[in-house]
Amino acid sequence: MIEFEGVTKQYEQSLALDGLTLTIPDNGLFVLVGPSGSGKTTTVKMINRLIEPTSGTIKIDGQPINQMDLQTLRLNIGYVLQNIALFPHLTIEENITIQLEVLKWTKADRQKRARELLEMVHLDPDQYASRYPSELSGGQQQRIGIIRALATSPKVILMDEPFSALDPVTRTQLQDLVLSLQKQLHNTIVFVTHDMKEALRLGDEIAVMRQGSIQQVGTAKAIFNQPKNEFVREFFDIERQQASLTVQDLLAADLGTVVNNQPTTITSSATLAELAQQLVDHPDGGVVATDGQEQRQLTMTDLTTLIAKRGL
Ligand SMILES: Nc1ncnc2c1ncn2[C@@H]1O[C@H](COP(=O)(O)OP(=O)(O)OP(=O)(O)O)[C@@H](O)[C@H]1O
Repeated sequence: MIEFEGVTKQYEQSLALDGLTLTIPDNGLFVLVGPSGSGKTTTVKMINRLIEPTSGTIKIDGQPINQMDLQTLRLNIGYVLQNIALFPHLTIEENITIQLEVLKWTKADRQKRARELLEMVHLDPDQYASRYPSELSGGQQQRIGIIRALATSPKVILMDEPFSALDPVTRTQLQDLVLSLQKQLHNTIVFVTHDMKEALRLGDEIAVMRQGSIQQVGTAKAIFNQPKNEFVREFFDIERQQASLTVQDLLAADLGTVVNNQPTTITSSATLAELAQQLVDHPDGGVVATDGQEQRQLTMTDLTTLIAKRGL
């Protein structure tokens, strides 16, 4: 069990955490979700002491972590980041087993463990163990990032926006993988995301954060059905957020193909529902919008890309 008791983090300019009190139970997937700057990364980095609190206490299994040996603490906590940061000059096997080398495992044992871990994420060891990171796709590299964090069988794994740079299909596959690994290994995963759909899909329990404090903690069902306040209700109101997007959002995201001298057929203030209707009416792709500077031809793929990008 990980406990935050009245934890505050004051930076020179901003209060990142404001008296955070939170209990993360063992054996489950605990999601921290909230908008940018709400304090999610600060919270998660305090668990492995990459950031120290200004005040308050953090305990693991009842023991304050600032009294633990730092190396032991970190060896017991896996850490997966958005930018996996695999070492480019080391093979996949060497990347996976780097901590085991620190722990003085023999080469044979390290090789055996690397094979086991690669199989766990459905990558054939004979094919992948000796490759270099640049010879893997983004999704495969992130699988390596995950098993590198699992190598020492830590009880706690921290995952900070691990999939936000991946395309929607790969992202879903890796979410499934994390769910099945957690069920298999019975560890505690603390998962940070700003994407409410990812939070609802993964979290056994979800903590919603805003401006350095917790707004609500509960199961996906409880948060979705009984939001504690207006902020939580709006944050999870996917339909309304989709409805508030316009063609201008699509143009601002640089979607569509630049065209010249074509009649503009949709205004930039049109909703995505209006755009979808026009796309259906003009299957030849004749929907053109302008932001006042350049013209862009829009397709259904542009529309779905925007929705996926916003995590809606
Ligand atoms: N090293 C730092 N120095 C000063 N302020 C910081 C520092 N790190 C974070 N902050 C501030 O603390 C607040 C919380 O940041 P944090 O990175 O924890 O938020 P977050 O919810 O993880 O955001 P994001 O989803 O954008 O990563 C923000 O206002 C941020 O600007």
